[in-house]
Amino acid sequence: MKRTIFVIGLGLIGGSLAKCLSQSNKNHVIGYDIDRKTIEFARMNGIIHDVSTDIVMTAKEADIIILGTPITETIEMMYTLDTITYDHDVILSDVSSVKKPIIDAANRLQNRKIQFVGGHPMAGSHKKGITAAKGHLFENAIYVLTPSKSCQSSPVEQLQEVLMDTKSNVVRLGANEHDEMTGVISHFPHLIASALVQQAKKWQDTHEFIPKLAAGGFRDVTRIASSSPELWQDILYHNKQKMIQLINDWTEEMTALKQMLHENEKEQLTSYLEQAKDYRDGLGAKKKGAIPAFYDLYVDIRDQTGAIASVANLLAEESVSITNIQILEIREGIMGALRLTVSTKEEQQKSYQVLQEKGYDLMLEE
Ligand SMILES: NC(=O)C1=CN([C@@H]2O[C@H](COP(=O)(O)OP(=O)(O)OC[C@H]3O[C@@H](n4cnc5c(N)ncnc54)[C@H](O)[C@@H]3O)[C@@H](O)[C@H]2O)C=CC1
Ligand SMILES: O=C(O)C(=O)Cc1ccc(O)cc1
Repeated sequence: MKRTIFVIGLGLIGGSLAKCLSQSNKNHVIGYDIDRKTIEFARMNGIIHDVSTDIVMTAKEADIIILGTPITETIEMMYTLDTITYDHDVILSDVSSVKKPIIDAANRLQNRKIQFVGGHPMAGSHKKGITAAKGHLFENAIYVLTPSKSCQSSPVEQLQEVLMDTKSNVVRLGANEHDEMTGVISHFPHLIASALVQQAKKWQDTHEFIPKLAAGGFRDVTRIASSSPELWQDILYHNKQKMIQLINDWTEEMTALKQMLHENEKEQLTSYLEQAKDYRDGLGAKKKGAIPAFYDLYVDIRDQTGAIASVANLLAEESVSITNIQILEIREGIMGALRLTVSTKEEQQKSYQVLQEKGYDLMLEE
């Protein structure tokens, strides 16, 4: 017997999960989204097996319901699903980036048939919507599970079994601990990235050349500022206590740095930068986590018509899928450099080999 999995909210994350789970013949995946175009896209592209026309009826049929909606809508949906009379136990899960408000809501659910296991796949992108969904999005990523207070162990194990198809690494965490850690490594960096962009934007009023000077470093640390503002407002709002605490810590850190500069504490500053470098280097090779796996390859090319197309064609012939391509403007006019991003180490190595054989000057980033 197939398990019926009902995915509500078929955007980047819900769509990616549905796409992955519908590929297994153990699952029958039914989808629902508030947006008609999203449902139509999911149906047309085989991301789901069936469309739900009635949330209550489909929820009653489901063995597992996964909420792929923004956090505020997820909490509302949990209360709606709580009012349904189920004739069998149902596992309810979500994908929200913040877990404490979700688990607080889950602990308030009255329905004894619902077994709530919070979920958070630590992979994503700055894109949104079903058109960006990928069946392999969660491969090698951490997938956090946060069971509610009354949840038994068997539903957690069942969900874990279902998630095996995603090829993610499932870990169990408490909601508070999860929010503290994701606050530090995901949510707060997002605030800082946006603040850095805002700072550059203000300086542009008096220094119009700023965007042209914004080279690799600035682009690297601010990439996530291009994510969906609605999604991130929702995440930051739901983790606001931790954000306020981290802003306070950050302010202290900046004050200490200001002091070092004022007092010309060269050694202290070098040691501060060294410690940061050691820790960053120690994070190791690019494992998939909150930061998705990106493998970069730098290709030196002279500024000439068709140069990008030639490189792209060579890689296309080898079935390498380029996830991002960037011209490094710092070198404009002297020597062009392309930064190509692929999503696997194998593709990175294949690209290196193919382009090297054609005489390109290359550099790999580990
Ligand atoms: N974007 C990312 O990189 C990651 C996001 N998440 C979490 O995943 C959840 C969804 O985020 P994304 O997929 O990025 O957003 P998205 O904007 O791509 O998708 C959200 C989907 O939910 C639908 N929706 C909204 N309200 C609804 C409702 N009341 N009923 C049914 N459908 C509704 C929207 O139409 C949309 O298709 C959020 O809770 C977020 O915290 C988790 C990991 C990574
Ligand atoms: O794009 C990135 O680097 C991310 O950090 C993606 C991401 C966004 C939200 C999450 O809850 C988890 C991962």
